[in-house]
Amino acid sequence: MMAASLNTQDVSYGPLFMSVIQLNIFSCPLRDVTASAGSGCPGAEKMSTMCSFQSIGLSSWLLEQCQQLGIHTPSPVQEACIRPILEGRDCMACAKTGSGKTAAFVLPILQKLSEDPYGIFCLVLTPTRELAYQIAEQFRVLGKPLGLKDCIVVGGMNMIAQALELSRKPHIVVATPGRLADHIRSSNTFSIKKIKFLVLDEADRLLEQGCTDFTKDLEVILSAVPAQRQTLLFSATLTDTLHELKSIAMNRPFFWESLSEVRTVDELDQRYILVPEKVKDAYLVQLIQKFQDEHEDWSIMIFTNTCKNCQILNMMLREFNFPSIALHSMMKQKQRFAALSKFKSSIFKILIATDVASRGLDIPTVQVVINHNTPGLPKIYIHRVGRTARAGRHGISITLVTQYDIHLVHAIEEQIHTKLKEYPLGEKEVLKILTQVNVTRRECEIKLESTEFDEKKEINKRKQMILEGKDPDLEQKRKAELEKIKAQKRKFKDQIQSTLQMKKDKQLRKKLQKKHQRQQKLSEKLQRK
Ligand SMILES: Nc1ncnc2c1ncn2[C@@H]1O[C@H](COP(=O)(O)OP(=O)(O)OP(=O)(O)O)[C@@H](O)[C@H]1O
Repeated sequence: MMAASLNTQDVSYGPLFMSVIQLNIFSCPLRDVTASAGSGCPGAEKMSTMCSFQSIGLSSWLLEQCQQLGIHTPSPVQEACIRPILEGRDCMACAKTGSGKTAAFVLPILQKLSEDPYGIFCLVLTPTRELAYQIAEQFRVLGKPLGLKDCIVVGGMNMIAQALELSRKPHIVVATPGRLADHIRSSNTFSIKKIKFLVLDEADRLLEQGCTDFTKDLEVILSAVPAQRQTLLFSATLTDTLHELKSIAMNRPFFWESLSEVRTVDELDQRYILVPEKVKDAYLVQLIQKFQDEHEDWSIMIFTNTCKNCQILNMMLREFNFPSIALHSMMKQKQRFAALSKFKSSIFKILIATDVASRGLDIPTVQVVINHNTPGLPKIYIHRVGRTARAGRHGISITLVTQYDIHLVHAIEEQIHTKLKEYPLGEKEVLKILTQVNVTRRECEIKLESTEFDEKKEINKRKQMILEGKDPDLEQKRKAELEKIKAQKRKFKDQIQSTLQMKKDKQLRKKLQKKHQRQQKLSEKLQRK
């Protein structure tokens, strides 16, 4: 039974809708298109359907490109969205992880580009740098016959080189919002005034006001793109957004979401292990040992909550001679790319990452996802476990759940409409290595402290700002000022509310007084009679 008492309202999409409305994402009137759902068969997210790419309007040169990549039949999201996009419609699509959303927008954009090639034709925004490179690669591979020119604009990389590339009018620009907004603010050597397509991949992440808030940067970008364009929004976790937008939008865009109630793929075996907090690392080591003993060619992704934890776990696993590598936002960008590419090419079989790697990354060799911490939000869980069991492959996810996380698991189960099953792992084996694991972890923590990891975090932040042409002190001031303004706004709002309340109370009192007077008069009359 799912916990009825759980309040899934925690997963609030409120600010996201505000962003959509405030930023006017769909700049031109949303087309009057009826919402569509799935491919007709419930739960259909698998790669094979009866439909062909030809029948949905793709040119033969693109079919050949798909064939070369082993893509023979459209997945449901591709089947549903490619034609409307080719017809010039705006599109919002919500389909499960690993279901081919990238090709669902790359293919029709390439076809349109081939009919009228110019630069800059399309702008794709995505929340992480690694994902930007992955998307650009898909454009490059599928668009090879066009001699496609693309440009990747992400933070942590050389800004001047990017500016030069942008000025050469690439056909496709794939960017993270922060860095692109910086270019727009600081340079007039390129223009996105004539783009035909604006794509927001992982759209809910881009629009939500989370720890990395893209709203300000999106405002800058959206004011630089033309009103006449096609806007495409994709994510595996748009469902709730879709429902609300359907009721909010006056002229509805083309919506698509799968009919499947379960929000994770069938091929994913979802497990949990209930562990006491203090024994968590020993369970992790034992789990990895088990997978390593049983499967030679498996890759494992481990997700954890902080950069520091990521670093410590990596050091610890290496002490146990596991082939692991870390990926988190405190690493230099070049190290991040190197770590990912070594993991992709199986030089390292284990990737320990923060949520910087939880969305979009497509690494077919990943068979196991381990959640070292239980994700606080169901949608984070959906994206993390979606790194395995992609494109019809099988995979397993194991979430380590402590006594404090049980309510989070219930919230996840309620959202994904499926129950996690317990994963059996011999407790005896775990107890045997417990002391050794805990001592090793402590040693790693001490080692890390001596490298002044926390101080580096602060320095890295400042360095990053300088690289992005920002003044760290000024930024700090700006942040403080923003906070002040927000606080003032809150105060102002409170004042208005209490004034309104006072007015209401006054009116109510007056009403009651009048009523009382009327009643008195009436009783006096009656007495006189
Ligand atoms: N029609 C298809 N048939 C077979 N494989 C496909 C098809 N379309 C895409 N793929 C492959 O499926 C894999 C997953 O695709 P993609 O990365 O686009 O998934 P996604 O839906 O964007 O997932 P996520 O939500 O995690 O970002 C890729 O390796 C891609 O090459």
